[in-house]
Amino acid sequence: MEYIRETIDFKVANDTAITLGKFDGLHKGHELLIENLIKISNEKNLKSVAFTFDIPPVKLVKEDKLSQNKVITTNDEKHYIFEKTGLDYLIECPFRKEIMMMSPIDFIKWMVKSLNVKYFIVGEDFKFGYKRQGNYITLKEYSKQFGYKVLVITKIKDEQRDISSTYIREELLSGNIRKANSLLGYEFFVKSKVIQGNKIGRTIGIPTINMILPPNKILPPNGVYVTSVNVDEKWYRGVTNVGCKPTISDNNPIGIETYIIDFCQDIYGKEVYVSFLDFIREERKFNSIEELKHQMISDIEIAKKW
Ligand SMILES: Cc1cc2nc3c(=O)[nH]c(=O)nc-3n(C[C@H](O)[C@H](O)[C@H](O)COP(=O)(O)O)c2cc1C
Ligand SMILES: Nc1ncnc2c1ncn2[C@@H]1O[C@H](COP(=O)(O)OP(=O)(O)O)[C@@H](O)[C@H]1O
Repeated sequence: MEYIRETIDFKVANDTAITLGKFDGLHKGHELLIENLIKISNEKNLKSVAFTFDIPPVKLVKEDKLSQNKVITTNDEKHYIFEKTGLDYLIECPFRKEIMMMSPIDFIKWMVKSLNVKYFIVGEDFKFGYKRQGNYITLKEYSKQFGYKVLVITKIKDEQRDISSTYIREELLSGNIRKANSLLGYEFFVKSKVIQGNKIGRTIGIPTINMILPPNKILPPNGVYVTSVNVDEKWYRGVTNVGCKPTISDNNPIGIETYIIDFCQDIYGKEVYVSFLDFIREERKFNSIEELKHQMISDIEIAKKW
C-alpha cells in the first residue's frame, strides 16, 4: 500500500475506485466499505484508494473541548490497520482551509482530476464539501458528466442502532470493552513506544511497560484490564492499568502500563501494541505499595485464567 500524506497535490496515474471518510476506529461498517472497494477494484481492474483527513475535521471547524475530539485510532494506528486491508493507496489529506471551503462540485472535480476516479463507494450518510453540503445524491448527479459510478453502502446495525464511531466511543468511555470490540470487529488497541517509568515495578517483582499516548487518544475508564501485548510480532497475555497510579503519587498524568505475563526482556524504546480484552476492576488508592502488590498479583492470576 502506498501511503500519501502531508500533500494536497497527490496524483494517481491509473483509474481508481475510491472510498472516503474519517474512518475513526476502522470498525465493521468501514470494513464493509473496504470489502466492496476491493471487490469492485478487482472486477473493474481499478486501483483501490481510501481517502481520509489527517486529523478529525471537527478539530479545525469547531473550538470544542478536547474530550469531544478524542479518537479511537490515531493517524498512525489507522495507517497500521489500513496496511492490512490490501488497498493500493491510503491518502491522508491535510485538512487545510482551501479544502474546507471547497464546494461539493469542486471537490468532485478535484478527486476525478487527481485520482481518475471511476467508482465512488460511500456510506449512505457520507457528506463532503463546504459545510458538508454534498452527499451520495450529489455524487450521483454528477456521475454522467464526469464518467464515474457510485455505490452506496447501507450502514450495518447492531440490533436497532447503526454501528458508528460515536457508538463505539460511547462504549469505550463507559468501559464496555467487549461491546466496543464486537462493534469494531477487532480488539481496541493502543500503539506506542515503551518509555521509562518510576522504576518501582521491578522492586516489587512486577515490572511494567509504560506508554505515552497522544492527548487525543480515547481511553477506557481508569482501571485494570486483561490485554494482549504484541512485542516484535509475538503476542503475550498482559494485564494493564489505565490511570494515574494514586498509590504512588497524587499528580501522575493518565498513562497506561502493562505487566507482560511470561516475558522477561528490556524493551525500552520499542513500539508495542496493547489490545484490550476485558475489564477487571477500577483503579484504587492503596494504603501501601505492599497492598497494591498483593492486588496486582491477583489481577495477574485473573488475566492468566481469562
Ligand atoms: C495489574 C496492575 C494493576 C494496577 N493497579 C493499580 C491501582 O489500583 N492503583 C494504583 O495506584 N496503581 C496501580 N497500578 C500501577 C502501579 O502503581 C505501578 O505499576 C507501579 O507503581 C510501578 O510503576 P513503574 O512502572 O512506573 O515503576 C497497577 C499496575 C498494574 C500492572
Ligand atoms: N514481564 C514484563 N512486563 C513488562 N515489562 C518487563 C517485563 N520484563 C521485563 N520488562 C522490562 O522492564 C521494564 C519495566 O520495569 P520497571 O521497574 O517497571 O520500570 P519502569 O518504571 O521504567 O517501567 C519494561 O519497560 C521492560 O523493558
